[in-house]
Amino acid sequence: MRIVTAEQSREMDRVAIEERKIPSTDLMERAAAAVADEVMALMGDTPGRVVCFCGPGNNGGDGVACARLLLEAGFEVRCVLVGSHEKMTMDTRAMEAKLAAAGGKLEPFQPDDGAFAVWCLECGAMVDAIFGTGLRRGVEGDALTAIHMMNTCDIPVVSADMPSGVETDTGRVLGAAVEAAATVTFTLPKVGHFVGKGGLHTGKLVVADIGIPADLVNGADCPVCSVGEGEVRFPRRPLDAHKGDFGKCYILGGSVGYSGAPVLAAQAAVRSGAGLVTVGVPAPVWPVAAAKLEEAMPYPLPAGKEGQLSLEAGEAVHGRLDGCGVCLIGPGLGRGNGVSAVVRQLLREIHVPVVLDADGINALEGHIDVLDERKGLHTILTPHDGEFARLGGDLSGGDRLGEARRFAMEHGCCLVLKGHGTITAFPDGTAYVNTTGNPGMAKGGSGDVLSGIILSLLGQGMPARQAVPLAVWLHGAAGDLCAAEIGEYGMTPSDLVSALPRVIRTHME
Ligand SMILES: NC(=O)C1=CN([C@@H]2O[C@H](COP(=O)(O)OP(=O)(O)OC[C@H]3O[C@@H](n4cnc5c(N)ncnc54)[C@H](O)[C@@H]3O)[C@@H](O)[C@H]2O)[C@H](O)CC1
Ligand SMILES: [K+]
Repeated sequence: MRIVTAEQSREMDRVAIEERKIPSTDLMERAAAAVADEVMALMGDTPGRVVCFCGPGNNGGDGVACARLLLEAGFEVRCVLVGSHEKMTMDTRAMEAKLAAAGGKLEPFQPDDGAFAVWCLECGAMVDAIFGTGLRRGVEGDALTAIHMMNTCDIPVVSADMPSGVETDTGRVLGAAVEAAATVTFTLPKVGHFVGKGGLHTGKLVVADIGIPADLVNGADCPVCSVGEGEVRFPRRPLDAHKGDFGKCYILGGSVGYSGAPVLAAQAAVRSGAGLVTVGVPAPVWPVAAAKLEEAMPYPLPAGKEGQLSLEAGEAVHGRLDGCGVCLIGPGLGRGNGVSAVVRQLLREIHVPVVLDADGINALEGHIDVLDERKGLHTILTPHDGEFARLGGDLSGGDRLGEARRFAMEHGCCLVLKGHGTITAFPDGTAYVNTTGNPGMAKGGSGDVLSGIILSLLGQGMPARQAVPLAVWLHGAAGDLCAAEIGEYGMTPSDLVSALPRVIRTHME
């Protein structure tokens, strides 16, 4: 699904209103109806008590119109203005008049009104229409109070367009933000619904069609998107296929104490459909890998006394790597100087696509030039925040998407910045935001599984632009299946591997 920025949303709005002559209040009424529908669904279509917190902008207008619709549907509604009446937009004033005509009232929000606070405690739901795509700066004053009130009442909140306090284009929380049970956005989702803290505040995301003409929606240039359910494809295999048709993959990883990482990566690669997977591990780790791996082919490499690859390993890698079409370097490799030097030398010598994870990424610390020398060759990095920071990534500003895209463009690589709402950024500035996954995946080994899936789909011939976002999606979808069947506490990365075939089968063409 394509994802738009605040500016793109405003531009679609403007063209629809000014050029296609669609009345802005029609758009607002449809937006309000979508929010009201979600409130009614939340309350089981049983009229009850609802409070609407409305800002002075058009987001507030959505809320005032929603209050009227709920009133007309038999709900007991109070609608409060959080902000100055003078700053109300024309459309929001029009909605205030319609609310009054329906017997309702837009009253000023009184933070110290205890009776109002008590009244709210009996609500079945709350509507958050304080800020939408127009949020410009940190939330303060009455808006801050209202947000805290919604977050502490233990009553489900339905946010209009954005959870108030979440910055549309980055997902940053500006001071404080509503923790929505559901967010009803309009036309297309926004970055802030998935990325950064915004992904934690959005709740269930509903994307409502409010009548923006399809050509405007489809014409929007969206450099950022998510892998939509309908876009997940695993083509059926030709009847006369053989194992060589589905990729010859190479994994370099493992060290004493970290023998499981390359094993998980290899198992994930096989379970995602790779035909042949060779695994180079330091000699002391080889018996463990050989005992655990049946389909993949582990073999021993020269190792130093600390159980990590030695400098001589580089030559031995080429012996088996040269016949492979794609390579993963890093799972469990360790960070000894010798290992990192071997990794950097291999990166200079290998000309097939390389997936770099964990200690493969750490080998670039202070040597980012090695990555830059691979511009034009496919290099896919899969760091978590700490590894990204060691590469020079700066997440201090909170703009994960912007920073991931900057890094990918600057270094000519594909960057998978893992976390809630994992971002896959490409050298041309386009990016995907992932919408699958859950906290049950926050366990050692989960990243090894992801790197194995990416390796596998690349090895099977999928272009990186398709393979990497799809692998991230598949990894999260397998995690969601495990969470549903086993629970977030007990699920393991090995369970993720076992779940992969069932998720893939569900999406076979
Ligand atoms: N895009 C569409 O198709 C439609 C969108 N609608 C809704 O309109 C809002 C956007 O409305 P806008 O008036 O531009 O801004 P907001 O209402 O989001 O912002 C409120 C207002 O508040 C001021 N402001 C910004 N930050 C702060 C702050 N921290 N403290 C105080 N005040 C602040 C700023 O000046 C804004 O004007 C969109 O989200 C939709 O909900 C249409 O209703 C339907 C079609
Ligand atoms: K809102």
